[in-house]
Amino acid sequence: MTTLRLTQYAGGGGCACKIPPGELDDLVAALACPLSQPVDPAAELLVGLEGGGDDAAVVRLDAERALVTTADFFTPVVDDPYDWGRIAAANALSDVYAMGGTPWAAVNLLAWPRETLPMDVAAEVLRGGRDVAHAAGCQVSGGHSVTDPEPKYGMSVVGIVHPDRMLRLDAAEPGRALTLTKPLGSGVLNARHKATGTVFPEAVAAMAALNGDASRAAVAAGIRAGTDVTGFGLLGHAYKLARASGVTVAIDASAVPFLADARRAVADGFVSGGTRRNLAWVEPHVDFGAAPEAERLLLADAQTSGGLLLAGEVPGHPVIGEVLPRGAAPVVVRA
Ligand SMILES: Nc1ncnc2c1ncn2[C@@H]1O[C@H](COP(=O)(O)OP(=O)(O)OP(=O)(O)O)[C@@H](O)[C@H]1O
Ligand SMILES: [Mg+2]
Repeated sequence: MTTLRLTQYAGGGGCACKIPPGELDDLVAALACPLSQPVDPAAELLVGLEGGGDDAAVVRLDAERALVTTADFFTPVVDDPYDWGRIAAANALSDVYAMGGTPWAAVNLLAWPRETLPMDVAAEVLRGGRDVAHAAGCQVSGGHSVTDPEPKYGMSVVGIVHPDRMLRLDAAEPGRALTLTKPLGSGVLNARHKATGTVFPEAVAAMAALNGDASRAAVAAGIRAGTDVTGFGLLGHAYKLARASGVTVAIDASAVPFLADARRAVADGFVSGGTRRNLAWVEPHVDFGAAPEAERLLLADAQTSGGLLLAGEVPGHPVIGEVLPRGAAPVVVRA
């Protein structure tokens, strides 16, 4: 089982296989339903697709509780099936945390090439997902499985959030510090892993880590705006936050934490197509100053199961910039 290279069964890997941000914007814009026109008056939509959507949809249950719903699945990001399962589950649960919510129950989403990959490898993937969901206090109550030439795994997750204590994309206020709760670089290290088989344990640990503690700390600190940094990279998600909130997000490049070996991976050319598409999409909205190409690519690197980007300070996590009134560019990178 350990000699199987799961990443070789997929074109892209992890969150780098997402549909590019500009194309996704266009796709979902047509679906958006104004919050003022609920499909059912009983189901008050607090967060939907308006303005390009948020990390998850939120529907009110009552004055103190709202339902958070999200789904995420992707191709193998690492060769080890148990680790892939853990990473995919942490990533799926993350969108509930990115709304300030608590995951409640999840169902598995599995696509498997049963002709070419043994089912006991799939069982390892699911075991990894279950273990991480249980660590989050979340039930895995079922799922859905289909055959597919490319393996894919993830979860649909339901969570609960207090309607007045959400972490929204459109609530960032000027004057707030900007915090990032996981180091960047998983995209370039995953690209190197896919190409060479080299395992980066620090990257695996970061991707499999839950964003639960950071989310609870942020909500407790009074923070009400944030998102998770995934396939569109730090710059892409910072731009979405700036766009939705009508602010400028300033990033101090020297304060941004990186996984060990990430800079070397970029220098050695391990950059995914997703990262290059991210940079091309976000470039017109970013004032890069004198930042060199390698720095731009690192800041746009397509993350898998990245950390939370929060408009406010969270003890124990680095401040990487600040929220400013909207200036000439929605995102500014400072040296
Ligand atoms: N096929 C789709 N139909 C309807 N809405 C979609 C579809 N795909 C994406 N969306 C919506 O588009 C918005 C952005 O999606 P995206 O997947 O980038 O967010 P995300 O779930 O936070 O990403 P990540 O899981 O990488 O953190 C979300 O509001 C999401 O619900
Ligand atoms: Mg998200």
